[in-house]
Amino acid sequence: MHPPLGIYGGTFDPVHYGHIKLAGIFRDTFKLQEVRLIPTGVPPHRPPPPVSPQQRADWVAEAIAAQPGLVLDEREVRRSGYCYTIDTLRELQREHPQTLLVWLIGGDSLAGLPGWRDWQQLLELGHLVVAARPGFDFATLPPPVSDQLQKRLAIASPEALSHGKISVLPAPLLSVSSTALRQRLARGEDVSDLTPVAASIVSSGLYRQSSDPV
Ligand SMILES: Nc1ncnc2c1ncn2[C@@H]1O[C@H](COP(=O)(O)OP(=O)(O)OP(=O)(O)O)[C@@H](O)[C@H]1O
Ligand SMILES: O=C(O)c1ccc[n+]([C@@H]2O[C@H](COP(=O)([O-])O)[C@@H](O)[C@H]2O)c1
Repeated sequence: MHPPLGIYGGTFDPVHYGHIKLAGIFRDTFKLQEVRLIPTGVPPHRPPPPVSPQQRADWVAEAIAAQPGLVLDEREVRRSGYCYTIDTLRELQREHPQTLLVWLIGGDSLAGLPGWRDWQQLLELGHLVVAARPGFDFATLPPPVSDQLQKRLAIASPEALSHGKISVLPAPLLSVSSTALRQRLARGEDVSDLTPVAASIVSSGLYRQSSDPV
């Protein structure tokens, strides 16, 4: 087997320190040589962000430029139609047949997993790592998800990585969200404490008007 490959998909609308810190903790906890950040193109589960996939990906590239082992993967940016994680993981599996895929999501995403395409099959395609996002309570997981979590739970360590398992990252994470970032940008406030690419975002002029429901 080759070294395991870390996969971290997100809308990144836009990327923030919570994403970068989480990706680094993920890399270090599981001693991953490479973590691919995969910005979604057209998300199946939320309205398409007004900011283009390429622009969101460019900011991710800038944000991780100095971070060892974090790599941008633009496959979903180039995909036409909805971007389903099962397609992405299957594609990566075909490209790296000897490699265990270790994929990362936040606790809020885990709660919505039954709404994902082929979610039960997805759990078989690699080792899932869940980030205990601040404010998220695992006791609120819907029963089909908590059943899977109990059945598949493994400790968060490189030695425990295995197909079909799920680990929870215990590390403290940042409570920042893209929603909070967009809201502050719409109010014209400084966001340099929330994202490493504040200057690029502000100079683009994007997010000046809120697209979030009030
Ligand atoms: N601060 C954070 N701590 C832990 N996980 C996070 C954090 N921010 C985002 N995530 C997780 O990273 C993935 C991608 O997040 P996403 O790009 O949607 O950012 P977001 O901040 O949740 O955005 P939004 O506020 O627009 O929903 C999701 O699985 C999400 O749960
Ligand atoms: O495949 C699906 O059906 C699916 C449904 C919801 C979310 N996802 C993926 O989950 C990741 C996190 O989504 P989000 O909205 O929290 O940024 C991102 O890579 C999405 O493409 C995937």
